[in-house]
Amino acid sequence: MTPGKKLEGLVAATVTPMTPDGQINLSVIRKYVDYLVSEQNVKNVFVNGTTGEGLSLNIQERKQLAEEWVCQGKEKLDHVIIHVGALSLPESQELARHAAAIGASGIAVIAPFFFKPTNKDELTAFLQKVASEAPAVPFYYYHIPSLTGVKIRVEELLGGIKEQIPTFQGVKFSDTDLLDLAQCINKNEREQFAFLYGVDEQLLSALAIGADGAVGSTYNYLGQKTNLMLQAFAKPDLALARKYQFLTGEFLNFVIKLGFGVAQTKAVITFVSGIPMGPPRLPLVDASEEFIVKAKAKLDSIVWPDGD
Ligand SMILES: CC(=O)N[C@H](C=O)[C@@H](O)[C@H](O)[C@H](O)CO
Ligand SMILES: CC(=O)C(=O)O
Repeated sequence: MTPGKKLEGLVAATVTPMTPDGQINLSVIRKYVDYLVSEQNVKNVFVNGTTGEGLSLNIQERKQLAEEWVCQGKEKLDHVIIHVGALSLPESQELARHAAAIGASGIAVIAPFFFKPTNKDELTAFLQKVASEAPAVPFYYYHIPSLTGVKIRVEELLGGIKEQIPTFQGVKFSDTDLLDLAQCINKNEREQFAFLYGVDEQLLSALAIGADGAVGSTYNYLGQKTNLMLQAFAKPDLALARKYQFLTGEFLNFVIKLGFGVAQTKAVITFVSGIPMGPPRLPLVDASEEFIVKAKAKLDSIVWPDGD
């Protein structure tokens, strides 16, 4: 891993590989790392988040996964970010201490979502209590209001955040409110925070407004194509960048209509990578055979600008 390097570019939100009987399957993580680096050109991972079913795992499993990713990623990945959010503050603190002890390159926390913080101060207090357990580890707030129901605007949260949380380093912004994102970027230029966008379907719009990169589930299998979109955007060749966004969007639009979530993401990564990611954990249920056949046919049918 590369300490101190600003988080930018693509970050794969990893799935948690499971055996057919529902145990976490650490044995394929080494292959998973190699696949991301060599096939997708993705060198950052976000572990135990939404896509990783982090909130459906127990503390022991979360620690084992974090350790395996840090260990396997040591020579090969730039950043291994561990999501340590939990409903219980002491559990979240324990995971933060653990992530620090094993040498994770960053930690991230979602807002607690059963008893919810109702304003910026309550949310900041919770985040601060977790972040301070890992005082040398970059801290990221994970904003995903569609799942947490916590709609406190990030622009508001960031006001004065560095004084409360000295390790604060950025936001994983998984929301479609680009006005909020734009104001965050506009107001925090000096702070050098990293803004990573989390709605893969519309990453290009977020890049236009100044996002530094993206964290998402689709970079597990569309990472290489999305990297070409980032390159086109940087050039800039907007027509080409749009073409990539339209095509990744065409796939996502198709699967979203069929019903698309973590179970389906596991199935897609399995057929693209050849690494068995296994079933999801209840309450999620496995993707249907019909979904897999249709999704694969759709992905195979796309003609990319690079001729692939
Ligand atoms: C709700 C959710 O899981 N969002 C992911 C990350 O934030 C995204 O990567 C989506 O999976 C992706 O944009 C496809 O809809
Ligand atoms: C999608 C995402 O970033 C997560 O799985 O947490």
